[in-house]
Amino acid sequence: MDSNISDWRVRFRDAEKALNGVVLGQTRSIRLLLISALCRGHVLLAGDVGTGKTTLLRAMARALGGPYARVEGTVDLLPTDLIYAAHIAEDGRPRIEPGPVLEQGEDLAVFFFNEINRARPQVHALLLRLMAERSLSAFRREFHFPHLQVFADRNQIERDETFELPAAARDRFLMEIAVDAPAAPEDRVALAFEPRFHDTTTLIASVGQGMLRYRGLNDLAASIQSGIHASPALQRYVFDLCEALRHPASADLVLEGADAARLIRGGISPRGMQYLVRAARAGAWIEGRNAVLPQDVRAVLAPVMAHRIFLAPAYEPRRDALVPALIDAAFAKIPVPA
Ligand SMILES: Nc1ncnc2c1ncn2[C@@H]1O[C@H](COP(=O)(O)OP(=O)(O)OP(=O)(O)O)[C@@H](O)[C@H]1O
Repeated sequence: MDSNISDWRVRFRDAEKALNGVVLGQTRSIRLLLISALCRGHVLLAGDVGTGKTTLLRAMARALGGPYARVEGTVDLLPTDLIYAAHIAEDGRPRIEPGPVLEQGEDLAVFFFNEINRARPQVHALLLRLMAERSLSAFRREFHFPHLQVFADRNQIERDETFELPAAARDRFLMEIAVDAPAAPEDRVALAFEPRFHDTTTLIASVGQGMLRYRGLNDLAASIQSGIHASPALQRYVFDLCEALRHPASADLVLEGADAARLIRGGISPRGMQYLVRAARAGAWIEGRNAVLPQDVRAVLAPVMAHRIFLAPAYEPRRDALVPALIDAAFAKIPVPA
């Protein structure tokens, strides 16, 4: 790793402190977002309404710096709305302007998709290509977005007129992070009574613009992935955990109210395992270590893997309880290497 690596770590720690100063009670989500930036991965935040998801993503986009575009998911949004907008100009002639994905040019650093589950599958398909390839075809040419991170949010309350993301699109997200209201009563009281939490734009202005220098992150990510060591015992631990999630009955996992042999339909793809290892390495780096420990894997396993586990149809309605129970059972069963 290059000599600037300790400067980078200071920058990440400062950003973490700044983000925790403006978004209360979300320490874990903030750490996970920073890990996602270090992995160059896309993130979906899911949770109740008004828990600070938009505030957190806007604050993170500010810390990253760089061009930022945002779109609101609605049922009538078309894929082409992301690419261009047509209107009649003052001279009465039709004009085509670039849409949100293109208006900032190829330096686009953050594309924020608000309420992604309100958009239709055709829009999800376009987003899937953008996430997977960081490129787009429009106006008879290819656009490339080497620094792009997609942030999306979804509220879990609304079910009417919403469209579940297809499995392939969900698999492209490095993490799906659950954001609940802050647990500590003092944080909830502060959010209600301190006026600074009522105005998001002013609130996030205290996060230094560009403190994470988005243009340097691809190189930093590559050095972390090649420089952070994973011992053979750790590799075995990751493999055994993933196998237990794929084949819970073979790993002798016992789950209350579910037949372990029939629970799983699919998921835990090789891409999922790659993402798990990337995230664990990034977490170890933030902690100042040069080797991955089991705790680094455990800290990211649920946000990286839970949305990639597909249950048999009979169990899908209970996934909110069953998937965490499955992950806990795997943690309890698979021996942690010394
Ligand atoms: N944990 C938090 N820290 C700081 N501000 C918060 C927090 N939770 C909520 N707020 C404040 O509450 C308001 C609503 O937050 P925000 O819009 O970020 O929620 P949301 O989860 O994106 O909501 P929705 O799902 O409806 O889009 C904002 O003014 C925001 O500053």
